[in-house]
Amino acid sequence: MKRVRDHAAPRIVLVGATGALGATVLELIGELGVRYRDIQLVASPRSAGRAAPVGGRSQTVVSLDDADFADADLVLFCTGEAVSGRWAPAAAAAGALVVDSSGAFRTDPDTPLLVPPVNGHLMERYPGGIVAGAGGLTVPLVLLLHDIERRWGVRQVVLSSYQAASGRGHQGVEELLEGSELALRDPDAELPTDCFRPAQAFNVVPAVGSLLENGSSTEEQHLVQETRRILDLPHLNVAATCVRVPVVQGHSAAVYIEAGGPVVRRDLVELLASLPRVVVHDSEPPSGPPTPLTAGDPDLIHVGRIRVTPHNPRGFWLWLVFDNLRVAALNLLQIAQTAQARPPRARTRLGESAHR
Ligand SMILES: NC(=O)C1=CN([C@@H]2O[C@H](COP(=O)(O)OP(=O)(O)OC[C@H]3O[C@@H](n4cnc5c(N)ncnc54)[C@H](OP(=O)(O)O)[C@@H]3O)[C@@H](O)[C@H]2O)C=CC1
Ligand SMILES: N[C@@H](CC(=O)OP(=O)(O)O)C(=O)O
Repeated sequence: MKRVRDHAAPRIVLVGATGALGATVLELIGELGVRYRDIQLVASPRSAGRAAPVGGRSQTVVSLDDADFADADLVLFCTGEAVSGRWAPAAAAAGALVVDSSGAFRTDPDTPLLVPPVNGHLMERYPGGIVAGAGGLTVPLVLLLHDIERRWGVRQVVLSSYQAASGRGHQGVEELLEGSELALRDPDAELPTDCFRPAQAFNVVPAVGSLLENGSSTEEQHLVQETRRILDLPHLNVAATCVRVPVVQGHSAAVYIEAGGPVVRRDLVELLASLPRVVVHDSEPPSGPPTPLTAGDPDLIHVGRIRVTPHNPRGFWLWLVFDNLRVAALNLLQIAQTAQARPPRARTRLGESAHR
C-alpha cells in the first residue's frame, strides 16, 4: 500500500472496510502497491472509532453518515445490497467512480457488470458512475467459459457449488466456528442459526441465499443471470445447485460443460493451462485434486479432475477451487483499473501494479 503526496493519485473511500471482502480489498491494495493520496475507511456505526491498519499505520474507521464522498475519485462498496443500493448513487452523484460488490446493480441495464478480462471493454459504453462487480462464484466461472466458448462454443453448463462460510461474510465464519465448537463439545447442543439455517456446522445445506418460489435459490438465479450477461450469451443453458459446506474459506465447484463440438482432453488441458489466472492440477502420476485447504495460490483458479465424458465427446467435467474473497476483491480492483483507462469520470490514476 502506498500513500503518496502526488495529487494525481486517487482519493479512495472504502465502504465496508471492516467486512470479509472489504478487509481483503485492503490487503490487496497493500500487496499490489496501489497508489493513493488518501484513503477513508467506512463501516456501520458499530465500527465507528475502531482502528484498522492501513499501509502499516492505524486509521480510524468512520460511520457511513460521516463518509466524505466529496473529492473522492474511487468509492468501493463492500456492503450488502441495501447499503449499496442506498448510498452508491450518492457517491456517484458526488463525481466518484463507484465500484459495487453487491447484487444491488448487477441486473440494472444502465450499470455495467464487469469481469474485466472478459468484458472490460464495455466500460466505455456506460456514462454512469456505478460499476458492478460479479458474484464470487460467477467470476471464476466466466473467466473459464470465455475461452472455452471462443475455442469450441458452449451449449450447456451444469454446476454444483460447495461454498465456504466466508461467502456469508465475517458473521458467517464466526457462526460456523462457534457452532463447530459447540457441536464438538455436545452433539445435542442447540447451534446458532443467525446466518445459516439449518445450522452449518458439520452440515451440507443446498440453499445459498434464500429459496425462491420456483425452487431455485437466489444464489443460483444470480449465477445464471450474471453468467449470461457477462458472456453476452443471453440464452446460454446454465443450471446450478449451490450448496453451503462447513469450510471457512474457499469455494469449490463441479462443472459439467457441453461444448459445441468434440473436445480432446489434451487440448482442453492445454487451453486451461494457458489461461493467465488458472492453475491446472493434472500431473502424472496424479497428485490429487485441488481442495480449499491445499490448492495453493489464493489469487488463482485451481482446476482438476478434468474428464471428457466417454459417451459424449462434447461434454466434459471440471473441478474448480478458488478463494472466494481474493477472487472477488481482485475483480473489484481490476474494474477500478479498467476505469482509469476511460478518462471522463475516473479523474486520477490508480497504481500501475494492480493487475495480473
Ligand atoms: N464474501 C464473499 O465471498 C463475497 C461477497 N460479495 C458481496 O460483498 C458484500 C460484502 O460482503 P462481506 O464482506 O462478505 O460481508 P460482511 O458482513 O463481512 O461485511 C459487511 C460490511 O458492510 C458494513 N456494513 C453493514 N451495515 C452497514 C451500514 N449500515 N453502513 C455502513 N456499512 C455497513 C459492515 O460494517 P460493520 O463491520 O461495522 O458491521 C462490514 O464492513 C456483499 O454484498 C456480498 O454479497 C461479493 C463477492 C464475494
Ligand atoms: N453469496 C455468495 C458470496 C457472493 O459472491 O456474494 P453475492 O451474493 O454478492 O454474489 C456466498 O454466499 O458464498
